[in-house]
Amino acid sequence: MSVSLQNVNFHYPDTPKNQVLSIDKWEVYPGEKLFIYGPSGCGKSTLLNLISGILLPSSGSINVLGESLEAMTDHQRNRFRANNIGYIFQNFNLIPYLNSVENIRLAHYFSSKNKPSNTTALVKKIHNLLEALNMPIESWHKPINLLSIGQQQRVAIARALINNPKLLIADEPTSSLDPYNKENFMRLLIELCTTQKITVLFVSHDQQLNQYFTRSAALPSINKIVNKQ
Ligand SMILES: Nc1ncnc2c1ncn2[C@@H]1O[C@H](COP(=O)(O)OP(=O)(O)OP(=O)(O)O)[C@@H](O)[C@H]1O
Repeated sequence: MSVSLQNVNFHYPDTPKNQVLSIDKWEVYPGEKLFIYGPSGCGKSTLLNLISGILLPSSGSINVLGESLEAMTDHQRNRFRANNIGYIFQNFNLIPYLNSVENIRLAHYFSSKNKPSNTTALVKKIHNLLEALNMPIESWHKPINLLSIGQQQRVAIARALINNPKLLIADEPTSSLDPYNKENFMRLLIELCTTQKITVLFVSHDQQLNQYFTRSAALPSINKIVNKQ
């Protein structure tokens, strides 16, 4: 199983009365590409943050790629995430004054499974990824803040895939994209994840994106908490 949740309950520490998630059992199989949707405030980002170990459940257990997240120290969880999970954020979270290659190298640097790193091989791997994503060569060494949104999204995909993750998590990555860029982004992302057999958890409000996935799940249908927002 790629992801398995058992009796998971979650509330944010500062708001104990606002129970956000209560999930009895939920599983994602290796290689699945799962589309998760649901209304604003139903807990989609919270669920992704629990699965990536950024948050810990108030009770229950979360198992990712055969490892129990709650059995790890904070340090071990951070390492586990860097080594095994690729993350694409809504606004990409790239470092604006670094260029594409440098942004991707940084993600490589934070993964312990890559050391000692062979710089030539790494740069070649980054170039291969940027090429696979149809990133124009003249943009590779420009600071991120000089790239178009469409180019930034490609760098975000490359950064998420540089450590050969087994699991890719994407939280509303298409929300700022026009229809053309959205379609390109989805096509490239799904193509690369299929080739590399990466399990995908993808959250969006946009139900048209459902067509790219092997399964879809409405979060309210697996969560016992009825959100009042
Ligand atoms: N840091 C926080 N502290 C307290 N409550 C929070 C925090 N972050 C989110 N919440 C609450 O948790 C609930 C779920 O939020 P979450 O961001 O997971 O929803 P979402 O489905 O991703 O929403 P959206 O689609 O609008 O991004 C909401 O009631 C929200 O107000």
